Amino acid sequence: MQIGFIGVGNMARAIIDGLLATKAVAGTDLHVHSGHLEHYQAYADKIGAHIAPDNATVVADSDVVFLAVKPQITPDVLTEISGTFASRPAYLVSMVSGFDLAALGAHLTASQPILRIMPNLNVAIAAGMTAYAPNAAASVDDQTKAVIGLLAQIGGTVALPEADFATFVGLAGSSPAFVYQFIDAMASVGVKYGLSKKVAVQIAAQAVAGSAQLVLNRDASPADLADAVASPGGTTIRGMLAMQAAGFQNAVVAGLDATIAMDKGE
Ligand SMILES: NC(=O)C1=CN([C@@H]2O[C@H](COP(=O)(O)OP(=O)(O)OC[C@H]3O[C@@H](n4cnc5c(N)ncnc54)[C@H](OP(=O)(O)O)[C@@H]3O)[C@@H](O)[C@H]2O)C=CC1
Ligand SMILES: O=C(O)[C@@H]1CCC=N1
Repeated sequence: MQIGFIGVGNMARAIIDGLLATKAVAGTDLHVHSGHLEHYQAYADKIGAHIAPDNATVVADSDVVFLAVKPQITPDVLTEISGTFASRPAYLVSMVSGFDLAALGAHLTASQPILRIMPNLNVAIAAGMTAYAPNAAASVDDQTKAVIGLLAQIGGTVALPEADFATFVGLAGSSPAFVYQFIDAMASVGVKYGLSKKVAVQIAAQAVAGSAQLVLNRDASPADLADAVASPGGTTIRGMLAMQAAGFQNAVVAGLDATIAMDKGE
């Protein structure tokens, strides 16, 4: 399968890195084009991808095309590639946030298969979480199974109605940044008490990674696991109550609410 990427920024590279690391694809199967050659030439050369002279050539040379550009320029890019899509059977996968199947399809023919996805950055190490929704043409297309199979190699996947994509952005698309912020805040406290930043980040990140893994591995709720950590009269419950008093839950809810509202265009 020849795979194209229009836009070779943070998210495209995370998907490519994950697919290459799991050997799901070879670099020579990739066809890429992005905004400025000087921003992605070294990366494309390193992975052995074909650099296409323009976005339409990516479509012409690929069986599956990932659209990985910012929402603001998506209409222009779709206009640029719509003619090539109309003339050959390439499959479109869009990760553009806030851009639904109807908005994507408005630029393409009715028979164009489109899979809307919302991945997160952790696909780079095959630990991502990706939501997907096919349009009518894609739901009867064998390529859909193949593409979902590729995505499953770089993390968890979930079929979601488009109406739930904004919620997913809060919980998974954007949330790695929230977790990094949390890890950085924890590490700052390590520095406050004399650890080097590097050691503090390592300790905090491993604690967060292990805690998430335990939630996934055990048939117990996060609240039950917190109870298992918090000894009566101990250090943990004192810290948990102080965090709650300082507005921990309110901060998390406000952050996700703001993310979800923006993705909904509110
Ligand atoms: N980052 C994330 O964690 C996630 C991002 N997304 C979505 O993925 C999409 C890409 O985001 P992200 O990778 O973070 O953004 P980046 O800014 O890192 O990447 C966007 C890429 O698009 C390129 N580009 C600009 N103009 C054109 C053009 N006319 N034709 C082709 N490529 C062009 C840019 O090139 P140059 O810089 O050289 O101009 C850049 O490489 C967005 O729609 C975002 O909502 C979804 C889930 C998670
Ligand atoms: O910040 C953004 O707009 C994108 C969407 C999900 C993650 N990054």
